Amino acid sequence: MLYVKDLHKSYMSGKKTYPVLKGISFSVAKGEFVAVMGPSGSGKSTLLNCISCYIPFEQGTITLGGTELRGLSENELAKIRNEKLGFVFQDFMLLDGLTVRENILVPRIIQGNIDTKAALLADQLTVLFGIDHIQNKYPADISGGERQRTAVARSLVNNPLLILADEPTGNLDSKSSRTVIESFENAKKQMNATILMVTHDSFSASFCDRVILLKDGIVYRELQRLGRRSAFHDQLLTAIKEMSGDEL
Ligand SMILES: Nc1ncnc2c1ncn2[C@@H]1O[C@H](COP(=O)(O)OP(=O)(O)OP(=O)(O)O)[C@@H](O)[C@H]1O
Repeated sequence: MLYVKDLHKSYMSGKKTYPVLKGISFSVAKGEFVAVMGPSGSGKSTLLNCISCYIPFEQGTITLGGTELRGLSENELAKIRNEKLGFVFQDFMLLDGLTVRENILVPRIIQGNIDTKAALLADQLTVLFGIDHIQNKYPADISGGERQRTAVARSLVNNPLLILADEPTGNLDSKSSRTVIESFENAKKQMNATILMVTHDSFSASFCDRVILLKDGIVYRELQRLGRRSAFHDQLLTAIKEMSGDEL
């Protein structure tokens, strides 16, 4: 569903070029929940921004649902962002003047496409994520976990091919983090949603099917969850420790 092949991305500072992504390749299958982890500066956000069509890259290919992103016009990229991708950010990015239900429907409002089907899906999403009782409240009057679950519902209301989540639990306590990660799990199980999540939190990552470890702009290792979450968490902690140890 998502194929990233030999991706290279550098930033310029004055006349100097700083390579950040140095040939990243991986894929994400339909219905997979995948985390990207790695030390600060390893290129996680840069990778997500390339897949989001927000920044250009010099070399390699990104193919989303059969469409290669390289070479598309700004209009075509904007269409992909609006119709094929769903976004969840660390700081929720909800509109304060809209209710929970209205926030969930924002992508449809942007498309000018609010029909009974969209309204029904919004209702189903509020039930699925346990926020139906607060759907008429405003973001200021609900908890952080409820805000992020609203954002997860919003990311799904267009039935996107892929949800990109950048540190979705970064501003939450562990209890709220768990409810947000469980909402991704529910989206995967109930709607066959495909999720790529950048996180620093190994506990959140342990709920995923697979974790991609980035280091210095390359894929250091990929770990597949085969059994219990707690065992996968231990496996992740060991791999992260080994990755840090390699630096010494
Ligand atoms: N717009 C930019 N211009 C120049 N350099 C940048 C830009 N954005 C990021 N960088 C640099 O690229 C490197 C990778 O940054 P990136 O934000 O992708 O890392 P990250 O793994 O997401 O880090 P963190 O975990 O701290 O968020 C860093 O050294 C950063 O300073």
